[in-house]
Amino acid sequence: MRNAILPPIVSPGISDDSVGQSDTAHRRSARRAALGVLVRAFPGWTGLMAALAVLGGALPSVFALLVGRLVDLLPAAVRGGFSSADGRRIITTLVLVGGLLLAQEVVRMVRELVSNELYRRFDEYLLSRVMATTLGVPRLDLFEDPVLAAATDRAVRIARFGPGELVSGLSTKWSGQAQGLAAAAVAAYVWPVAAVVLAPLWIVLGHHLRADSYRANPFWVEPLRRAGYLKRLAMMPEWAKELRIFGLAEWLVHRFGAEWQQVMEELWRTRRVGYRVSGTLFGLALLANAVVVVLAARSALDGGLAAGSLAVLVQSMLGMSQLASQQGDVWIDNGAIPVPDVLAHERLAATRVPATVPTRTARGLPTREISFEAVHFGYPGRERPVFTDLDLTIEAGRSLAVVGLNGAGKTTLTKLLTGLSVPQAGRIRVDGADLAELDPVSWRRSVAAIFQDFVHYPLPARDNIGFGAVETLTDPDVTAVDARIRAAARRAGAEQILDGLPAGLDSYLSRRHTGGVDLSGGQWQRIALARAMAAVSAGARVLVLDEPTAHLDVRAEADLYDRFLDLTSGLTAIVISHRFSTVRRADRIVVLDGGRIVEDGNHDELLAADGRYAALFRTQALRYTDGAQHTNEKTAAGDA
Ligand SMILES: Nc1ncnc2c1ncn2[C@@H]1O[C@H](COP(=O)(O)OP(=O)(O)OP(=O)(O)O)[C@@H](O)[C@H]1O
Repeated sequence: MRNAILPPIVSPGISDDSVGQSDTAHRRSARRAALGVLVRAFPGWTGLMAALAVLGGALPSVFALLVGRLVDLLPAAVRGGFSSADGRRIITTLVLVGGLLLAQEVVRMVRELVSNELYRRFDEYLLSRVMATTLGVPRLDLFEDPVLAAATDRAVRIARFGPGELVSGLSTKWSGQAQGLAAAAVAAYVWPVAAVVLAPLWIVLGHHLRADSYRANPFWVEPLRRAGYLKRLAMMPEWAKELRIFGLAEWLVHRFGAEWQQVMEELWRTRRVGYRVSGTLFGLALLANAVVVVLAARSALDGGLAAGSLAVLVQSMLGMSQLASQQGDVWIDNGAIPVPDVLAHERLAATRVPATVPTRTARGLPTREISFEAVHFGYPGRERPVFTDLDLTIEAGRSLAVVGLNGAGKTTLTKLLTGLSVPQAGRIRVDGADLAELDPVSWRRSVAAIFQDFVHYPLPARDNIGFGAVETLTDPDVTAVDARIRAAARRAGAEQILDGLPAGLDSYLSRRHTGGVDLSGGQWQRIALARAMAAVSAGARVLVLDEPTAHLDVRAEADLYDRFLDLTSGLTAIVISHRFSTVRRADRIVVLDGGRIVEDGNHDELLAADGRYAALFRTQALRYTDGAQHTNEKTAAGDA
């Protein structure tokens, strides 16, 4: 029964014939594009697979011809015995039949080997292309620009369907088509009228069946997508807690059932419409086959057609039905449909490769300052810019805290500084050099950043920390690598976490691995800090900490304050935090509001100025004192 509170499920017009047609055109052009990519990337392998498919498809027709020959020779051989000339011909033909059966098996096996090999190669090739495109854009445009983000979403879909399916589909399809065409050729040779009547009928029927299956193919139907999402929701660990706490299990099962029922109804509705034409065509094809058989049999009885030719004709009629076969189509579509999206993604991504050629290395920078000069920046698709005219000079070797309400632009500021985003106007200079002219790789090495949404790599602890300076992980001196990682962990206060791991640095930080462990939010944050420290040990001179204490408990937070000077000493440190206990440690604090710096000074100066900073500080202090019944504002604000 349909749940009354469910909104009506709309399907995107799959019963509309025009949609079916444009879908067919879309698939056809996708197939062409995919085949083009396959042939350009693997001409030899594709050619070999095509040759084997054609050979495999043609052999049954040769078999039919040999059987026809046997039928023609048999009566005379029976009369003359096997030692007669006809008898010897029969033996030769039988040997040929045996050889043919063997050849058929060999061709089938080799074809499978070749198509499996090409499947894997093409899969790997195309997925690598998508990866290279996605990683090749040095900034975040691929995910932040709505047009590019949508194109990226569509392109990465290819990983779900497996582009290699195109290869399996083509191998099957080509072989079936070759079989049908070879059978038509043999039929045309034996009794031309049969080929002229039957082959076009099968081809037209095949065309209709394909169109029907496209219309009925529920792949793109919205309810199916929603049902798939609900299914994942029920099974993924990320959602397990909330589903149980809010008691959503029953709702989920019910909703899934309703969506699925909708999928099936749509499927049958489109099938009923489409199969009327195909059903008629199929009936016509059967009738035509029956008429051809009857006429051919009569001709054979009248002596117009040899018995062997009749046997060949009947077999080739069976073979011709392959012209209507749908085998391989679904695989071809699965592999081909995302290919145009991959190509479009590449074209779009190419427009985002920076126009300015970096002329200088950033190694050793900054020694004096990083300055934002009249910086204007807004996210694509967002009306209001985040910064309209931002001026800020960050002194090298000192710490700067950035304060502001949610959405003030603090994280955006760090993205601009790290080069992940680029200002639309104005400049960012590092020791006077335009950031756009600095080599991005060397600048990234100069900057260590831990963002709010830092990554929990489901990899060994060694990698989780070592990724801060990935080039050092390949050092053949494994003891030295581990010593560096432990030193970074010590600076970040993560050493105890490593000591508690079952396999030390080799322990996987993910429960999905056998023997792996998961960490608490605070422990993860320390590991992330250790990663930043690894980058610092490898030469990074700028440290960006976006909410470094957000997940830490009071003791861990206090511990981090004790380390703050050690963590930031000698570095240009930019700290973003809503916790004033962290912020007040910085040499300098700026308050961001409305896309500009509205206050600038150290903690005492800003309190004395009694402006926005002071108001925010007091609000937080008051909250702590009210809640914890503490009276001292200073203590409550985290001054340990
Ligand atoms: N990827 C994005 N695409 C579009 N808009 C974005 C994106 N990231 C941030 N914004 C918008 O830009 C503005 C600044 O966001 P930002 O994350 O820099 O603020 P913040 O000060 O770091 O906020 P918070 O304190 O909540 O972390 C906000 O209005 C936000 O909605």
